[in-house]
Amino acid sequence: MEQLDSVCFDLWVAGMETTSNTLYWSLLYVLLNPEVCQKVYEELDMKIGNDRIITTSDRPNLNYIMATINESQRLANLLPMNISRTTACDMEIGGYRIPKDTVITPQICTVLYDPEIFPEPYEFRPSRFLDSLGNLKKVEELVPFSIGKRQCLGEGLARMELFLFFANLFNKFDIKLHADNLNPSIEKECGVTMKAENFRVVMKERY
Ligand code: HEM
Repeated sequence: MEQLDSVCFDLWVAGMETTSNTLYWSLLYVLLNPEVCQKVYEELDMKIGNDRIITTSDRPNLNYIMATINESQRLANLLPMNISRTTACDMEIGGYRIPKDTVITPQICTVLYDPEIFPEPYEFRPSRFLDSLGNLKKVEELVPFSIGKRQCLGEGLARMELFLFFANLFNKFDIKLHADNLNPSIEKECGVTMKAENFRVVMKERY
């Protein structure tokens, strides 16, 4: 019972703040980029066209939205300091000798913000995840969930949640920044995950 309790707690902690903060960032980035916002609504109008609930079966038809979520995850860089590891034996990587028992903290942002992979990395540009026909590109370097044996256990769930919340939120509501904060900050508050500062929005039902 104690173990079950710990597992539930771990999943709650690892899965709640991460997903909700990413959603918050995606909303902020989209609202600060009106041309992206317009394309999100255009895709919804063209591919959905009413206020029905969007489900995972709509995912293959909503490439621009998927690209926008990918770009939000890339730019938000939610867990800049990944979980630390210890080397199990002496090793050499890229000419550097690393002794056994060295604590290593991989930084995901070195990949997510690499200008050779993602040109102008600090720009919010969902189109970098689309090919010339508007199909979603598989970009291996998009690694917000890390990689390897201990990569995020909740990736599938998180990706599903992000898609469902994002797509349904924008489909149901016309969302705008509130007049009180037309230019909200994109500064990051550093905690376990990177948090956006609070901002207000106005939401109107679309249908
Ligand atoms: C946008 C949402 C999320 C992001 C960006 C994220 C990211 C990460 C990252 C970077 C790691 C560390 C991987 C490593 O050590 O190399 C991790 C681990 C983990 N995540 Fe997530 N995560 C998210 C959502 C979730 C959800 C929804 C759950 C479960 C309900 C979850 C459960 C876990 C668990 C259990 C681990 C530890 C895995 C292990 O050590 O074997 N995460 N996550």
